Amino acid sequence: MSSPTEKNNPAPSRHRGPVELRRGLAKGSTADQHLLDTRSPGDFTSTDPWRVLRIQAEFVEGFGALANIGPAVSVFGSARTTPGSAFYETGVEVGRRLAEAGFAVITGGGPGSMEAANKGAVDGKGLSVGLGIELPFEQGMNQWVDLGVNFRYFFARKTMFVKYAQGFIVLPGGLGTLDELFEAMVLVQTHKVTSFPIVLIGTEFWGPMVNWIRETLVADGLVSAGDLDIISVVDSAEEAVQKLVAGV
Ligand SMILES: CC(C)=CCNc1ncnc2c1ncn2[C@@H]1O[C@H](COP(=O)(O)O)[C@@H](O)[C@H]1O
Repeated sequence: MSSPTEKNNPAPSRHRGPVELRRGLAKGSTADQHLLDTRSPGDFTSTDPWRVLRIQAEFVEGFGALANIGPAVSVFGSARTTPGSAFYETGVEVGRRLAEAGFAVITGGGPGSMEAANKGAVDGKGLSVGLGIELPFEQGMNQWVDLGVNFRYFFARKTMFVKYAQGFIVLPGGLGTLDELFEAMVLVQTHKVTSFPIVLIGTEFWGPMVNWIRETLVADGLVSAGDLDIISVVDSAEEAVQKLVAGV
């Protein structure tokens, strides 16, 4: 209940769009004043509402750039593999075989296995796509990306990997690769995406993780045994692309 004094003399209020501010919060300038006052500091670009617009712009630009790429496969894998290493060369073969099978190849646009898959896509005369991410240690898009889109936000970029791909191929990698793999698995597990193939290359590399999921997570009832069917593990680029094509 408001006191008689408050009724007669209500606390000053101010509207900022749908937000109403009272008492101490009502002080300050209007939105127009902020916008038009050239002397006000320019740090509004680091405010959350401004970020929302930037995030929105990332989705709009990503959707616009990728809408017409046709059938595509996202390839994930380590940023650290080097040319000549077995993992890198497998990445090149994956990209080439996907391109020859008619798929655009989408990667994170960075170095290592991403670069390898993009190179393979170019060798195979396919469309080579890179979804780059702005990082504190700037690397730039690898030289084999023909259609590149740069993102500030991992979550906007991750949406593109899923939205424009018919399946995923995952080469050995570190935290970034695991993050992308588990996100994909959860999206299939929770039926957020229509089931699509997720093929891991390297039984020696992925075997211990798969065993841990089976022997600990399934055994403890934390995931169901059927959830393991979401992924297939193979040992070569050829098998990976065959599995993927069979599964799409
Ligand atoms: C050498 C280095 C760390 C470069 C970072 N440059 C990057 N550029 C683009 N995507 C990246 C980068 N690092 C991680 N990622 C993302 O995370 C995955 C690789 O991370 P990781 O190396 O497995 O953990 C890639 O599939 C990619 O989508």
